[in-house]
Amino acid sequence: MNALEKLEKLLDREQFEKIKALNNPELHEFLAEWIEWLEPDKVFVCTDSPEDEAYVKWKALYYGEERMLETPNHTVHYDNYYDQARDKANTKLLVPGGKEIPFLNTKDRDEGLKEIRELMKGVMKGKELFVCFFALGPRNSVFTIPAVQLTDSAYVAHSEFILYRKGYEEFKRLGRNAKFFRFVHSAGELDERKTSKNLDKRRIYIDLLDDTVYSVNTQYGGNTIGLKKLAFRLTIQKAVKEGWLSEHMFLMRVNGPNGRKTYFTGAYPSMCGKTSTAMIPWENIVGDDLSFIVPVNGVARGANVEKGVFGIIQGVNPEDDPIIWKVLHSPVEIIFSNVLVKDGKPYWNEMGIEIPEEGENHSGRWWRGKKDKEGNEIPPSHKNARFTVSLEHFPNVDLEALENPCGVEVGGMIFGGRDKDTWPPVREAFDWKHGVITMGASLESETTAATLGKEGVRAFNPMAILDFMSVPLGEYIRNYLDFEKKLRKAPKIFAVNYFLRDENGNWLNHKLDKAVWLKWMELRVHGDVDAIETPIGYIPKYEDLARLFREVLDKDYTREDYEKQFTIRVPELLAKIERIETIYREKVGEVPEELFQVLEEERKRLLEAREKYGDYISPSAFEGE
Ligand SMILES: Nc1nc2c(ncn2[C@@H]2O[C@H](COP(=O)(O)OP(=O)(O)O)[C@@H](O)[C@H]2O)c(=O)[nH]1
Ligand SMILES: C=C(OP(=O)(O)O)C(=O)O
Ligand SMILES: [Mn+2]
Repeated sequence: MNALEKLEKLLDREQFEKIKALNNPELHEFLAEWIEWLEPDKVFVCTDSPEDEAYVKWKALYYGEERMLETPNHTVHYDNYYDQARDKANTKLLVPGGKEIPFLNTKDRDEGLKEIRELMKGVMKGKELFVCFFALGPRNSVFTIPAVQLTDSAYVAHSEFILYRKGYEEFKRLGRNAKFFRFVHSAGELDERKTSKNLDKRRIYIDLLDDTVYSVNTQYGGNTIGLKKLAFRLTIQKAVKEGWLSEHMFLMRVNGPNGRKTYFTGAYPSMCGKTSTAMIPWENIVGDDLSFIVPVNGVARGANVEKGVFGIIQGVNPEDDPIIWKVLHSPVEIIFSNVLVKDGKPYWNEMGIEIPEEGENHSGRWWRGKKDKEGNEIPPSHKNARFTVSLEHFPNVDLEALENPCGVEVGGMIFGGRDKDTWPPVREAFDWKHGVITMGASLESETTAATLGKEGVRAFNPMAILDFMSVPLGEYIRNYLDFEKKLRKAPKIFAVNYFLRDENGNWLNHKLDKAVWLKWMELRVHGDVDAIETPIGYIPKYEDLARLFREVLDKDYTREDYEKQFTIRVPELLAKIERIETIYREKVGEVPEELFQVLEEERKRLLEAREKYGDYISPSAFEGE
C-alpha cells in the first residue's frame, strides 16, 4: 500500500481530498507514517481558508485549552504550573553517534528517535490531530521555507495561525519540489485544567538530519510552537550551510531626518528587550523575534520569519508600552497565556493599575499570598506570561517591509543583553569583524524566567542565540565573519545595554531611553553625527544625546547621567575579555583565529587607556584624543 492509499484509509473523505491536492509524495509518506503512529481519533487538515482557521479556534475553546474573555476575540490559555518556560535540559539535538558538541545539548540520533517514538506511540488516542501548513518568511520569496505542523493542541495550531503566514497554497504551488520542515507535537495526557500532565516525560528532540522536530508532554509555546524556536534550530543549520544568517533578532524601521527609513535588526536573549525595542513609539516594527538576513546582490536584506508577536506581558503598562497596551485593550484576536483572570478580564504583574486580590491564574484558583509546593509566593501572573497577536493589528507595523518578498536593506545590527556593570548603554563597533567578535560573539546576559532554572546568573550567550544553536559555535562564527565578504557594504554593528545598575542596584536608565539610542544609531549609519573613539568602539558625544533626549523624549539629559552611564569600566571590561577568551579557547575549540586577535587588540587598547587614565574613565578623556 502506498502512502496515499494509507492516508485514504486514515482520513475522512473531505480531509483526504485536501491532502491529495498537494502533489508531494514525501509529504504523503510523512503524514501516513505519523498519523498511523499517533493514532488520533480524528484528523483535521487545515487549508488556508478562513473556515479552516475558524475551526481550529473553535476547537481550542471546545476542548477547553482556551477560554473566552470578556472582550470579543480575546481568549486565555494556561500551561501547567511547571511548564511555563523553555525546558533546556530536555531539548536535545539528535546527531549520529551522539557526538558531543561544546555548549550544545546533543543525543544519539537513533536512541533519541527511539525514545520519542515510544513516547508518542498512540499518544493521540481519544484526541483530534490538526495538520497545518505554514511558511517561514514572506511567501514565494528567497526567504520562504514551507513547514507542516502536526499537533493535538488546538491552542498550538491557533497560535501558529496568528504568528505565521499560511502555507497550504505554498505547498500546492511548490508541489513535489517543496523542501519542507516538519513538526510533530503532542501535549500528551491532560489534567482537569487541560494542561500537560506528564512533565517528567517532556521532550523536545530536534532531528537535524531530517529537518524534523518532535515535542511531547508540554504546551508552553517556546517548547511547542513548531515554527518559532523549534524551527529556529533547523534554520540556523540551513543558514550556516548556505551562507546567510538566521538570527534571534527583531527587525525594525528607525525613522531618520527628512523621512529617511533605516532598518535595524537586534539580537537580545529572551526577556531582554527585543519586543519592547521593536515596539517603541516613534519607530515602526517589522518583527520582534526572528529574522532571516540574506545577501542579495551585495546587500544584506532582512525579513521577519513570522507575522505575529508572542510577547512577554509582564511590565506592559500604558506609559512605557503605549502601543502594546492599546492593542491589548482592543477587540482584536489575542491569546493571553498564564495571566490572572477575574470576571473575564486579564491582569498581569506590573501593569500599572490595581490588580484583583484573587481570581484564576497559572496555578489554578489564586489569592494573594498563595504559595506553591516549594513554598514560594505565587505572583498574580507568571513572569513569562505572554500575549499572542498578529502584527497587522499594530498601528506601528511597517506592512510594506513585512510583506516585501525582497525584505529590506539592513542598515544596522544591534547586540545586547542583561549586563549590570560592564557595557555602556550604546556603542558602535569599529567595523564588521570588531562588532561580530567583541559584541556578538562576546555577548553575556543574566538568565531570565524565559527558561526553566535559576534567574539572574551571568551567562555566555553569543549572538543571544546559544539556547538555539545547532552547529558548532566556531562554524557559526566563521559564517558570520564570511558574511561580510558577500556584501558591498556591511551593516554597521552596535551593542546596547539597557540594564546597567548603580551600587544600590537601581537602573541607570529609563525604559524609554532606548528611543534615543536608536535615533543615535540611525544617524551613525549615515555618518550624520561624530562620535568618541574609545578602546571598545565609538560612543555618543554628550551634546548629541542631550539634543536627542530633548527632541525625542522632551527630557533633560544631564552630563552627570552621561558620565555615569558612559564611563569606560576598564576592570569589568578586561575581566569580560578574560572570560570570553577562556571560553573560546578552552571550551569551544575550533574557533577562527581572528577571534583571539581581535580580543587581544581590544585588551591592549584597554590596558593602554588604563595606564593613562585609570580604571574608570570618563568619556571626555577620549574626546580630546
Ligand atoms: N529595566 C529595563 N527593563 C526593560 C527594558 N526594556 C525591556 N525591559 C523588560 O524586559 C522584559 C522583557 O522584554 P521583552 O522586550 O519582552 O524581551 P524579549 O523576550 O527579548 O522580546 C520585560 O519585562 C520588559 O519590561 C529597559 O530598557 N529597562
Ligand atoms: C518565545 C521565546 O521568545 P522571546 O525571545 O521573546 O522570549 C522564547 O525564547 O521562548
Ligand atoms: Mn519577545
